Amino acid sequence: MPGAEKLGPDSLDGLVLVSNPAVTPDGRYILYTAARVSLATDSYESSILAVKVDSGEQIVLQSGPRDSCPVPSPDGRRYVFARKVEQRDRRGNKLPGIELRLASLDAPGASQLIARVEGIVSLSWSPDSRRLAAALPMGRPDEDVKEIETLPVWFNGKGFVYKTRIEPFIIDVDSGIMERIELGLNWLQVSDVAWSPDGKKIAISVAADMLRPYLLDVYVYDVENGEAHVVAQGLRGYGELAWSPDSKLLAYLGHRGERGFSSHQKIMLLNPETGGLECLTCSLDRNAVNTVNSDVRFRSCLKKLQWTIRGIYFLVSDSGRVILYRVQPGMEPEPVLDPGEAVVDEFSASRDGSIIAYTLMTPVDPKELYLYRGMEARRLTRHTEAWKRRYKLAQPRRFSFRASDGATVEGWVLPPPEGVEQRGWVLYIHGGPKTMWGYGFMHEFHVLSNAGYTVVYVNPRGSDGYSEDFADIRCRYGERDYMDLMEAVDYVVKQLGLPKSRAAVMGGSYGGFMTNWVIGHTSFFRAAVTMRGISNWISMYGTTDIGWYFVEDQLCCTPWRRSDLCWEKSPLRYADRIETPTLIIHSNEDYRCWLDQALQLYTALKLRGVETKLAIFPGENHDLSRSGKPRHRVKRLQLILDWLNKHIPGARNED
Ligand SMILES: CC(=O)N[C@@H](C)C(=O)N[C@@H](C)C(=O)O
Repeated sequence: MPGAEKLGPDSLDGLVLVSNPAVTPDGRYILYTAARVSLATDSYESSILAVKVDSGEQIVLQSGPRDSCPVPSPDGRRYVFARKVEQRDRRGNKLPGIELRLASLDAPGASQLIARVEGIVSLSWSPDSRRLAAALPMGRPDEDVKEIETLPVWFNGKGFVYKTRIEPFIIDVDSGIMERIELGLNWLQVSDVAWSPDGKKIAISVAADMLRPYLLDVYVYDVENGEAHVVAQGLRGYGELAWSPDSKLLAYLGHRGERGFSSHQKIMLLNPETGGLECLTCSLDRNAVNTVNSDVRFRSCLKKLQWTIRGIYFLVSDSGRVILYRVQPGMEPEPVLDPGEAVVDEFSASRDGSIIAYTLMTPVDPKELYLYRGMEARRLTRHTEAWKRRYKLAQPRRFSFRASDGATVEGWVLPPPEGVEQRGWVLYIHGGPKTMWGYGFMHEFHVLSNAGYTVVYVNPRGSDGYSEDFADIRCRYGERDYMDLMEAVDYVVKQLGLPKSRAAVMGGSYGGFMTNWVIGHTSFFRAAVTMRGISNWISMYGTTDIGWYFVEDQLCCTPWRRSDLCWEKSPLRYADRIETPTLIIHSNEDYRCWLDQALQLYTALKLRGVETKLAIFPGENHDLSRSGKPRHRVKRLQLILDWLNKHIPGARNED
């Protein structure tokens, strides 16, 4: 019977993650990646497929199992893609390895090696389809003792990066010959490269100040004479670039740091001749990127903004939804594709903007590929249909309430599916804090709901999807954000009737920080699960890969300047008040929130006699719940259910 199976932790097996829709510039084909989660091989088996836009015919271009990220050439005849390969140094240490390969759309399967690289940060074809501009990480750590004289030292998922410079190159795709673009910088981390439509220039955004790597400069490199000059300095944000169709102007995705790391990403118009900079999306007061949380994504290498003859396309996070927008210089931004209660997760537009390929998800539909043409949206793939038919998925309900300071706060409730008795409920706090819950698919939520737990997820102050002011909780962590969450708890108990003695709290990263904070400030919850969390801002400083400046920017302190503030805002400071049984889940290669964050909390709880358990996942990083080894993901979910079931036992009675 369809929908009869319980969606348990191992339901991850066989789920297909559709990603990276890339339309050929002529609009004839849409290339994409399909990655099947396999518990048997404990991997994501990824292949590259294409759909012919006119006939809908599906073609397997590369059958994998480790191929992804197709980037079609401007002439629409070829594409490059990434093949993950295993590399080891002489001591047997694992090294990141990617083969950049070239293939023809007419010859499925055949491909030619262009280069072996350690990663690909950005690629941009030359308009004649013969060369690529590329930003590539160069330089490996010492094999034995690490002798470090630079910053940053490490990065989540990559390991040691202290010798890594991300440099710009031009690659001849037929011969594989790579030529470095010289910018004359000693230290550099390129974030994006963009080849101009007239073929004459390559725009490069680059961090050049090792001690302030969040500052980006934009260079324009003259392909003919090999000279580069700076056209903008000291910008911030993602730093993605797109040329106007006439090759005169640049669109820049980022900001000027108006609210530090709480600033919205904006589309800025940059005139490389005059250095003039104009914000095209400030009137929106929304983040011009997709920040919705989901655990069914596979890596993507699409540009976040694209300039076609119809304007500059980009995604906007808005109240849990993600909408495709467009803006033209001198005009107001306008929504092009508003999916309603859904998320346009990634997109790619043909050269004339008449065809848009995108992936779409909803809270009950994992991602599939769609086509938007002539004001009509059409679904092109059904990779997840058979998987979905096996299970019963409940539909979440949105709610909003007026917080005690008058602001409107939004949240959702995902009950158990029909026929499953409610055992209790979970307040699930997202990370960031500048991300949002909303209409993204969360496999983990359905696992909880199928086990009888209603999932309550709220966007408190600090979240994305609203105004820049709403997202800005700098120097005030644990204040208004905490109040919003606890007021939401009050609302769901009083207005939605959730049983007050059957609640648990959980969250990851900033959500782990907030879980730790919550249990240090209230004993309302029967159980807590804190994951990849933060317990001590003093030891977070200088260890996290998101930069020492993150703590200073968000908490307004360093260990030697206002350390009292760092400590006041550290959950560990309140460990003597914690009574809630707490499961701590952490990865031993989490370079974002180091293992010490978990260990310090675990030790404190153990010494104080609070029931606790620490689960350390070997070989995993900060992204365990989203892209960890499938068997580890299943184990993690099982540990969470076991903890909840132990502390919220039996059927509901009181309340
Ligand atoms: C900016 C950032 O990465 N902050 C982390 C502490 C965090 O909360 N990350 C979130 C996005 C997560 O879920 O891992």
